[in-house]
Amino acid sequence: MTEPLLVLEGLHKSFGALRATDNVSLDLAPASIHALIGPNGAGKSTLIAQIAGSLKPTAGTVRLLGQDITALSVPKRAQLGLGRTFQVSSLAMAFSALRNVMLAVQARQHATFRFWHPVRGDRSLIDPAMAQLERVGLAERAHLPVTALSHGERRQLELAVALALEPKVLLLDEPMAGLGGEDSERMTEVLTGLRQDVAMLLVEHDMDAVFRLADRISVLVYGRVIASGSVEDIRASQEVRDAYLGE
Ligand SMILES: Nc1ncnc2c1ncn2[C@@H]1O[C@H](COP(=O)(O)OP(=O)(O)OP(=O)(O)O)[C@@H](O)[C@H]1O
Repeated sequence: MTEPLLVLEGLHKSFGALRATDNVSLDLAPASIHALIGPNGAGKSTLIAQIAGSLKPTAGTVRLLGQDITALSVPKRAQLGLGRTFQVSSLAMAFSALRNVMLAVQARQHATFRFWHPVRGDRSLIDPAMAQLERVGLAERAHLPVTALSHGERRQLELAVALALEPKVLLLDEPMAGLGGEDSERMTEVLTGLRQDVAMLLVEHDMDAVFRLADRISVLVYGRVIASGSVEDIRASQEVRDAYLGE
C-alpha cells in the first residue's frame, strides 16, 4: 500500500470551552484529492491552520511525508513540501501575473529577495513561472497586471503562486468561492489536471465541485469527523444528509 503524504492523528484544538477540532484523524494519499466539508463553524479553517502551522494544536500530531511536523514553523513546513492557497487574495495587484509567480519562484530558489529590482530578464525565474501559469491555464494572460484579470483568473493565479513553491501537498481553502459557473468549471478542470503531481486537501462549500473532484470526503461537524469515505459513501450516508446536506 502507498504511504499517505499527509497524516493527522488525534488532532484537538480548544478555544476555551469550545472544541473547534475534536480528535480528528485523517490522511491524504498520493495523487488524490481529499475534500473536507461541513457547515459554517464546523472547524474546517481551524483544521487547515493547524496543518499549515499558523495555529498550534492542543493535542495530536501532523505528519508530512512521514515526518512529524507538528512543532515546525510555517516556512519550514513549506520547505518540506506543504503548500496552501488562501481565501483572501494575497497577490501583488500592480504587478503582472508573471511577475507574481516569478516572486514565488524566487522565494523557492532562496535567492536574495530583490523585490524592487527588475527581474524581467532572468530566464531562471521566467521559465519556471511560465510553466506554472501554463499548468493553471493562464499562460496567455501572463503579461497582464492582476487588476486586469477576472476574479476567476485571480484564483487561478493564486494557485500558480502556490505551485511555484513546488508543494507535494496543497491545502486549498475554498478555491471555488465567488466563482461563477464557467470559472468554477475551469478551476475544476485545472485541479483535476494537477492531481497526479500534487495531492490536495480541499475545503469547499460547492458540493458539485466536491463530488466531481474528490477521491475521498470527510465530513466535519462541531469539530468532529462524523463520516469519511468515497463520494458514493458520503452521498448515501443518512447521518451526513441529516447533519449537512439537508436532504
Ligand atoms: N481564534 C479563535 N478563537 C475562538 N474561537 C474560534 C477561533 N477561531 C475559530 N473559532 C471558533 O471555532 C469554530 C470553528 O471555526 P472555523 O472557522 O474553523 O469553522 P469553518 O468550518 O472553517 O467555518 P466556515 O465554513 O464558516 O469558514 C467556530 O465556532 C469559531 O467561532
